[in-house]
Amino acid sequence: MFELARRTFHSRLLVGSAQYPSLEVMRDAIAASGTEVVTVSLRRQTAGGGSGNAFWRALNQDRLAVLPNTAGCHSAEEAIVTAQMARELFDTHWIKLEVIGDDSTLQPDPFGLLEAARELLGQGFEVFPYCTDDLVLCDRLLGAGCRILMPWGAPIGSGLGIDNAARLAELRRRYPDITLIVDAGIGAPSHAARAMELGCDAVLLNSAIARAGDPVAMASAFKSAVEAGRRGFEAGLMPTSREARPSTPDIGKPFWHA
Ligand SMILES: CC(=O)[C@@H](O)[C@H](O)COP(=O)(O)O
Repeated sequence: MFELARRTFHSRLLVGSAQYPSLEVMRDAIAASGTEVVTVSLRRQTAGGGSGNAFWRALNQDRLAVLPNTAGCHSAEEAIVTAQMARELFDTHWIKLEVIGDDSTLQPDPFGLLEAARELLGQGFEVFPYCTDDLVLCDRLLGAGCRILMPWGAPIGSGLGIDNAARLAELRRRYPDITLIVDAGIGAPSHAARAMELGCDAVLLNSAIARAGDPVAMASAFKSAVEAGRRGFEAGLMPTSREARPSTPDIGKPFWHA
């Protein structure tokens, strides 16, 4: 069981709803992933508009929690207005807060993010901030009242995986009680397993499933990887060392004499 913003879920995999080759593939991939939380961009997918009705039917909202996001926003003001509209349209106070600061890396703007987070927390939102792994920024976001951190593993859509394992581990060590979700940059199931082995509570990804050769099969692979990574973390990974240590220390001695 996994507690997220005072709600209980079984799956630790959160999935995006963009870039799928078709709505049918999106629906089947989301089902195969086992996810219970799907993030939706207000700016790309307004409820009831354009392909909206078919989109919402495909999403199966009875089973899924919708996490609206402010993808595409480049300032605190823009993100705040987008979040307010999302609250009206989707009837949820959850918001995945994205304020992009650099267009080539899609790196979040830490200053705009913090400003928007403060304002939205004051307005009663549950803020899921898409951030870098910068310790000072994360500390400020928590100080502002965030209870969830969503640091990237690598730039959005890059598929590079966990480029910052030491810093994610440090965030986990410093803040054992906050909800830590790796958001962005995951390219392969092994990357998701790695994030979970580091002690992250969950993983959010989109491109690696939507842009896979077979998104439905890939979604199922990610489901298994997240579960395996979590089980590995809970089992307690062995300490690592640069020095070899024989796995059979006393070769030649029968084990009952060891
Ligand atoms: C869908 C969404 O919210 C993305 O902005 C998110 O950050 C996932 O990134 P990837 O596409 O790299 O998985």
